Amino acid sequence: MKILRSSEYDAIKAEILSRGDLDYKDINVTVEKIVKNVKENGDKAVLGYTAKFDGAELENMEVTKEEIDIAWERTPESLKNALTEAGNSIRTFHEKQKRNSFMDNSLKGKITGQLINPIEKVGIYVPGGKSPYPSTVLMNAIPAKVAGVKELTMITPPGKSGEIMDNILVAAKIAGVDRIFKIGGAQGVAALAYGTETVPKVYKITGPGNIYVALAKKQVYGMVDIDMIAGPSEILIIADDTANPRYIAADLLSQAEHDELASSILVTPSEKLAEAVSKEVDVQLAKLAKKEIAEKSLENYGRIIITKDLDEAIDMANDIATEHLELMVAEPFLYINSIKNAGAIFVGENSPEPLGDYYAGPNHTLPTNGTSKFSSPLSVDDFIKKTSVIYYSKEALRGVKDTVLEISDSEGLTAHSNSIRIRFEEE
Ligand SMILES: NC(=O)c1ccc[n+]([C@@H]2O[C@H](COP(=O)([O-])OP(=O)(O)OC[C@H]3O[C@@H](n4cnc5c(N)ncnc54)[C@H](O)[C@@H]3O)[C@@H](O)[C@H]2O)c1
Ligand SMILES: N[C@H](CO)Cc1c[nH]c[nH+]1
Ligand SMILES: [Zn+2]
Repeated sequence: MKILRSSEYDAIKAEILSRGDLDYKDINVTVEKIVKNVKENGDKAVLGYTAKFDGAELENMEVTKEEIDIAWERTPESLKNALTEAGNSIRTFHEKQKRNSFMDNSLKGKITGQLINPIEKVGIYVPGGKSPYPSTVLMNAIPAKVAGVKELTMITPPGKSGEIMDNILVAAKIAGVDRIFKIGGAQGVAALAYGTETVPKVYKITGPGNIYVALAKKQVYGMVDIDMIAGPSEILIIADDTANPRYIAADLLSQAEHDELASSILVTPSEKLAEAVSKEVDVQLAKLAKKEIAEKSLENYGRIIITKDLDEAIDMANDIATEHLELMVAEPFLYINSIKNAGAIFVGENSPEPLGDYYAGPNHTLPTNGTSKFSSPLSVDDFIKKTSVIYYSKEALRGVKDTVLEISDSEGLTAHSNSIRIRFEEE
């Protein structure tokens, strides 16, 4: 891995943040055509694209109960148990995020309140191209069900034979997904946004995907809501000379193996650690199944930055605003409040990032590309909506009428003023 000094920080940051430029003109045009075709021609268009991009000639897009049962039977007990246990841990965490409706009647004759309702129909996208991600099924479907979503539709692209991987179907069953369709890419997103003869229209689409999926979500936003545009994975590790270079190398590689565009950064004031991690990365890289992807990713966006001290490392981390941040320093809890921008913080040497990807409980769908400066992990909040409630008695209205009229008159909106005045005309 390249070892750099903090004086080179600005250039490094520019490189890393340029990964987020969604200025893929040609792909945008392709996606626009796909979305329009699905909107106009429904199932016929979706089936055509599924044959073209996924190589699957489908007769039936919906996964049947029988297919789910077969997947369940074929899956080893150990994996079913692991997914169930992870699902319970994710559910327990997300249960704590639930919000309550409230009614405030503390002022005489006045009630103001907020009702919380689940979004009724939600679609989740589960990537199916490069790798199957059963963990992503759990991370999207469980908070939706905790929020109370009634119709939870999942889409995921099929393999050439028209099948969905068993582990995806098993995770969907564990998480309580209601319907599953074998469609993906921009055509899948468009089908969820507009509805087709077979695929039900939803009100919100969540879940990660490749550039076709991301641009399609951007295009249908407004027609439906979306969660976020989740870019390639990122990890940034802040470490001092007490940290174990083998652990750091392993954790950097855990995100590098996701994508050639993933970014893996170590910031440390320790030159000795920097050298040791760089060597260790080469040793561990050679043994990986996805060696080529990880190697390319580290070449592109893998960096070790030597800082003056830990404070400078923390300033850089806040400025980069990474998806995953690991604190591998002596007394890591002393520093968590200094971290202002990060999707998730992994504290200490025994809390590696993959623990959060699969099991710990917090969601693994996190803001990327510096967006943790203003946005948050996927949560139960993404699957609810709020409605305000206002009640005033006649006496309470009389008490505020002049104040309201002062404002409505100043806006020159006479119908607004009239709607208040009319209630006191006969007095
Ligand atoms: N942030 C997260 O939480 C998280 C979790 C899991 C996966 N991911 C990311 O999601 C992404 C998944 O991407 P993927 O490609 O493996 O799966 P995918 O399901 O997102 O994309 C596959 C689909 O892309 C479409 N497609 C491919 N080539 C096309 C072309 N030339 N024209 C039109 N459409 C085309 C096809 O419809 C295909 O079905 C990866 O980048 C992965 O890192 C992120
Ligand atoms: N680390 C990914 C999000 O950046 C999520 C994931 C799923 N499976 C493994 N990892
Ligand atoms: Zn991961």
